[in-house]
Amino acid sequence: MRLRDTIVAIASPHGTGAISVVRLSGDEALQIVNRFLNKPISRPRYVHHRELFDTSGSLVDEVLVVYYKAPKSYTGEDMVEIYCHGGILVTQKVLDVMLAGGARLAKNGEFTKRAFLNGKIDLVKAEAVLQVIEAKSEKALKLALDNLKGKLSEEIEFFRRKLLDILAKIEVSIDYSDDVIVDDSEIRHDIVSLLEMLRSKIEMAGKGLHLSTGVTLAIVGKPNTGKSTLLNRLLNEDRAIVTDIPGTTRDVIRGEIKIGGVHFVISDTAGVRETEDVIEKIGIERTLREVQKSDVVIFLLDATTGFTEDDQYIYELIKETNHVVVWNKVDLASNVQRIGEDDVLISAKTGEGLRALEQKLLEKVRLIVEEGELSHVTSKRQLEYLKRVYANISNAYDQFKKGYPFDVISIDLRKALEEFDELLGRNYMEDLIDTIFSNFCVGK
Ligand SMILES: Nc1nc2c(c(=O)[nH]1)N(C=O)[C@@H](CNc1ccc(C(=O)N[C@@H](CCC(=O)O)C(=O)O)cc1)CN2
Ligand SMILES: Nc1nc2c(ncn2[C@@H]2O[C@H](COP(=O)(O)OP(=O)(O)OP(=O)(O)O)[C@@H](O)[C@H]2O)c(=O)[nH]1
Ligand SMILES: [K+]
Ligand SMILES: [Mg+2]
Repeated sequence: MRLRDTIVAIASPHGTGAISVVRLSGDEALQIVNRFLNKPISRPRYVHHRELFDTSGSLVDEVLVVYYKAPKSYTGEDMVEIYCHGGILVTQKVLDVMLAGGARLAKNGEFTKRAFLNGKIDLVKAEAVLQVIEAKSEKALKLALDNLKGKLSEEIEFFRRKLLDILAKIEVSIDYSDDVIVDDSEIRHDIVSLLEMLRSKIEMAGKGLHLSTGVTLAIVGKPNTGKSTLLNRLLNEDRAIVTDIPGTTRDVIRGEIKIGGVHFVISDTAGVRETEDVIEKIGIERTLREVQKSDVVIFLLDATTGFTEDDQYIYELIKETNHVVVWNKVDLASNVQRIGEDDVLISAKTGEGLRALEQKLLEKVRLIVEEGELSHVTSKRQLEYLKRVYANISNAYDQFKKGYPFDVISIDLRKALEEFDELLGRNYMEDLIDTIFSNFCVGK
């Protein structure tokens, strides 16, 4: 067994609570903790009631302590968890005692990294741990928990198996080309069907990512239509500056809310119009970029002005996007020229029509959300690897169609196999692993 230093961290949220958890992992975890208890513990997976003292023998706290004996622990190493009272000072003292006893402060995600390095979880599951913690909607949480149980890992394993079968058939025909007659049409069929499965996975995956990150919504319109007022109304908060001066908002302003269980990331943008103002111009460029990035766009019109030339200009820019046409300020006027059949009428000021708008938004993102649920791809990294796998197999298939020899074709298929392994973290590179785990909080 490898001897690694013993790490320690506060595993519970920082701040005052009823109980805090301080945990240690490593060969010396038990020995370090026992030094400071009124009576040492040794029985694994048992809750011990103890007193904990500091290096000078003063009582720090009355605690509960659990020992997890390697390899039956979260990290696969010897671990100890200390449950102390949840005060900031008490918790910090417990941590300090462990540091004084020889443990080292854990880095972000180091416990989970060790679980991965010790083969307790694969990389996709490690990502799922982070996503369980960060889940902002019921659906994102469910996906993350599914993946923690191995849902996506199993699917990847299934695709990988199919690829292995194809490679095996090809290798056999390379090695025993004199004795074995390979059925080209069978290999062709296998490759095509694998490519098809991967393609549909990748297509859905693009949508699945929105579940983890939230659905993005941009509010755009000419100056003074009430975009910032609407943002504030949706967030129920005074986030953006509202004035009656056109061109008030210059930068993109974001806020997050949940509508009907769906997590939205909303951006209020600079009003779009022809302008010579340099700063405003930059703001408008940012608006347009925001439109490109968004899953759904609110095109906000002003019922006091009607549909103007500026509106026409903006409409040309957004009409191909997934958008909702919204007429604002209906409390003041009803100069509404419906553009489509489902224009929504609201007053951001009084709140009239807001429920209908929320329903319309949910309708517009339903596909994204539903298909996303099916995919279980929850990170850009996972999607990136699936795309690379697809590209390699697709190359191999092109060569196959051109009648290249099998030993050439197998090169790209092997590359795809390696991509699968990296996706699961089998062939991991140190840098990649560090990037993934550094997103965790200390103690995880
Ligand atoms: N107190 C506490 N609660 C926690 C955790 C923890 O580390 N400590 N977890 C941490 O994130 C999560 C639970 N995940 C865990 C996963 C595996 C093992 C574990 O001991 N696995 C052993 C034994 C399996 C068994 O016998 O059931 C193993 O895999 O060998 C513990 C917690 C959430 N709640
Ligand atoms: N009566 C009424 N006034 C509104 C409504 N919505 C916004 N306003 C007013 O319209 C003016 C402009 O509102 P903003 O929210 O700043 O408009 P904006 O689209 O963000 O403007 P820019 O950032 O300058 O592009 C303010 O005086 C608001 O109080 C509404 O529904 N009814
Ligand atoms: K304004
Ligand atoms: Mg504004």
